[in-house]
Amino acid sequence: MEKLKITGGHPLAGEITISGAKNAALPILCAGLLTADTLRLTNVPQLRDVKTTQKLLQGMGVRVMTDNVHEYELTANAVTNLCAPYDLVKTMRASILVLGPTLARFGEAQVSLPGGCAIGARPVDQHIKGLQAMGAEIVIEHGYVKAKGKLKGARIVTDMVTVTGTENLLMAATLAEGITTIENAAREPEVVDLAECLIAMGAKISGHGTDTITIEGVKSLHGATHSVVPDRIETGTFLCAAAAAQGRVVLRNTRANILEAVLDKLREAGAYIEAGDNWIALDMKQRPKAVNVRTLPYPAFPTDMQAQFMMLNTIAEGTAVMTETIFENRFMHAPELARMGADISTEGNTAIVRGVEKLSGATVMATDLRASASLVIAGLIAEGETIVDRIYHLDRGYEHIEAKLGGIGASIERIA
Ligand SMILES: CC(=O)N[C@H]1[C@@H](OP(=O)(O)OP(=O)(O)OC[C@H]2O[C@@H](n3ccc(=O)[nH]c3=O)[C@H](O)[C@@H]2O)O[C@H](CO)[C@@H](O)[C@@H]1O
Ligand SMILES: C=C(OP(=O)(O)O)C(=O)O
Repeated sequence: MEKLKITGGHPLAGEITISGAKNAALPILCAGLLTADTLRLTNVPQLRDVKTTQKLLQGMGVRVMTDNVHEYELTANAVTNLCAPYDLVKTMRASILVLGPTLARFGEAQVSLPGGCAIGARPVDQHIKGLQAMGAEIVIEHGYVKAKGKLKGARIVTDMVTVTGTENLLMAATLAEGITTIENAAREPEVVDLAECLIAMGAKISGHGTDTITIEGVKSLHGATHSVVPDRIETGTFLCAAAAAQGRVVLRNTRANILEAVLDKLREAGAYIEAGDNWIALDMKQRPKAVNVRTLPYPAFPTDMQAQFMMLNTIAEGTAVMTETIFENRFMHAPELARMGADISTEGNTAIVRGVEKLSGATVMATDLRASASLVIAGLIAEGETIVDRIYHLDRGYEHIEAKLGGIGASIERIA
């Protein structure tokens, strides 16, 4: 199993180009199922989850052409299989995103239930309830969601803000007969990016980016070209790395207006941040100050940045209170950070992080994607050598992380 070997203490300075967002690319690739024409995508990140989605779509009969760098062409004109099998869904929960578009276009779909993962139970009841409100007949049988029926527009109010839930219902509604409103909709930039791609494909959508999205169903969608929005979580991760190392970075191909809550917290921690149309620069000249964090749906502070900020707080001046309100088990990095010398106590969904002067390198185990990222950052600033084990989690969501960090001065290599 591959690991990352990191030697801490190297100054971090330089430029990194940010990739397209995993969480936008995945639903947008699934949107290719909504039309028989070709959907052309650029700025698609090279990630394990993208490859899994490619495999899933190809298994359904979608023709996928790619330059194996950042461009994809999807043509779903010969879909023969309306099923997302357990083998693929178990490696990537986002596979549930084929449910809405497949059902809407073909009147039938079967998707293995994703089940939970390390960070929480993660049910998909809201996806199912929303599709039922649109007239789908759904049964859960042998671990699969089996859905059929012709979809009709409906008023849907989700019980909580759900990102992939909103995306599944949004895609389904584009081909439903009549008008659908999704209330309590997710406002994440990735939902907006999906809506913009769907509009380019001929969908009639308004209100994306607010908590009420209105969709007027159309008979069919057509081909389009779309560039995936930059990854705000990758952006935030590298900003945290530079802040922790008291370094200076310029991140290209990214946008400040999709991660304002994160930038505000970095400023509060003492970082100097400047931004232009497609770049963000961070300069940190001092030991970070502890910052309290409470995770909430967008535009508030994202749960996908909680682990990286916990790492920052471990070496900050002062004590931080961190509250995770989205997932019930998202502090698994805390005991691993503690093995590197961090002082963290957790109770329920709250963590108290007392800043220490320094961390020391250790062998640590990644448990999920963002936990892995926090351990990598910890390794960059710790004294001595850190080995991060189980980095397959990292490869799900960070494109060439060791090359990108190596490019700004980190000593980091992949070992067997
Ligand atoms: C591929 C993708 O985009 N993943 C992101 C997406 O995950 P994902 O879309 O799975 O997360 P949700 O927004 O759906 O989850 C939010 C909360 O709602 C609960 N819930 C959700 C749906 C449902 O039917 N029932 C239910 O109870 C979840 O358990 C969780 O407590 O948003 C999360 C929250 O920003 C991010 O951490 C993930 O990176
Ligand atoms: C939790 C995440 O992803 P997923 O929903 O794909 O598990 C994440 O990107 O941090």
